[in-house]
Amino acid sequence: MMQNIRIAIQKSGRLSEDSIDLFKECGIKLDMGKGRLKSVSSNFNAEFLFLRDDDIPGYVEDGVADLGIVGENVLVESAKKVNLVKKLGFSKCRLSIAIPREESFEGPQSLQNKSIATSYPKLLSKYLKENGIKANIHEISGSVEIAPSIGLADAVCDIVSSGSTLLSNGLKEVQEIFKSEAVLIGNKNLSAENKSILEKILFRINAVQKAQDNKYILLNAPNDKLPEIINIIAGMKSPTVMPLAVEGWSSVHSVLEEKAFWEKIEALRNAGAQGILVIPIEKMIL
Ligand SMILES: Nc1ncnc2c1ncn2[C@@H]1O[C@H](COP(=O)(O)OP(=O)(O)OP(=O)(O)O)[C@@H](O)[C@H]1O
Ligand SMILES: O=P(O)(O)OC[C@H]1O[C@H](OP(=O)(O)OP(=O)(O)O)[C@H](O)[C@@H]1O
Ligand SMILES: [Mg+2]
Repeated sequence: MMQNIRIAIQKSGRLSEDSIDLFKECGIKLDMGKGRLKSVSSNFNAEFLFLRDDDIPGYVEDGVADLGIVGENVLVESAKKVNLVKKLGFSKCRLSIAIPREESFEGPQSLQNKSIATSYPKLLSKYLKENGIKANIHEISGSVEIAPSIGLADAVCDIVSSGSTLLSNGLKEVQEIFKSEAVLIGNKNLSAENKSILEKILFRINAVQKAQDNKYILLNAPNDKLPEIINIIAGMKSPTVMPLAVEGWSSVHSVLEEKAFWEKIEALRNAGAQGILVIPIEKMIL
């Protein structure tokens, strides 16, 4: 019998839902019963551990878990020796320095001899060192944004996404020091068996991510406009072209990358395409 690969994901927080959804989209079932901290998949050689995110890099380094999902910020701050297997594209955020709204900032030197509250002392001291700044780092584990208003620190260094937490605490973002997203990490000494399970997982993640980055497109075009239209939407190999029941017209099917989407739609309309349908793709295997 094949062993199960052990995958650590965040129990509850900003990474949890997207981590669970990712495995579900990969067709890997995981039951998350209330209060359960471990779950064995019923259709894949995997066992899930639900943990605090800060503990995940350490567990993966020690081999208690084979794989894990964490924010890059937590991974780098932890300084644990694990492999960064794949960036996952969700939980995107940045680690930034923020100061009280009414104060001015003239670059890193404005932080000289100031006290800065953060949960990320390693990332912050690296930034300060690179900029030749001496500051007093005040480490706290949460609710960092409150620090200046209660006189605990002059500035903060914390996670920012929409910026609304800073805004509601009278702070402004003045310097981004690190960009982060969720990453899949792996133990450095995976067994051959676990390596082959990881390959299967990566194959599925790639198919899911590719599908999310692309759309299926169908359109009608007059035959004399086909060369121009085909040129705009090359697709995976080349578009499928089928005659319509009405003389002189064809139906063109292809795959479009999400990031160039609207430009291509405009170009297609200008080239004479009509009845354009755009459909999400569930999985995409190249
Ligand atoms: N506002 C946000 N938007 C997007 N991603 C975020 C945001 N806040 C945090 N993250 C990312 O999600 C990760 C987990 O954030 P969360 O706030 O759930 O952590 P936590 O409170 O430390 O959780 P835990 O209880 O597991 O220790 C962060 O390390 C960061 O990578
Ligand atoms: O820029 P924003 O969109 O406001 O997001 C930033 C906030 O999100 C995170 O906290 P979270 O809400 O996850 O709560 P936590 O402090 O309990 O982890 C982070 O620690 C910031 O406080
Ligand atoms: Mg945490």
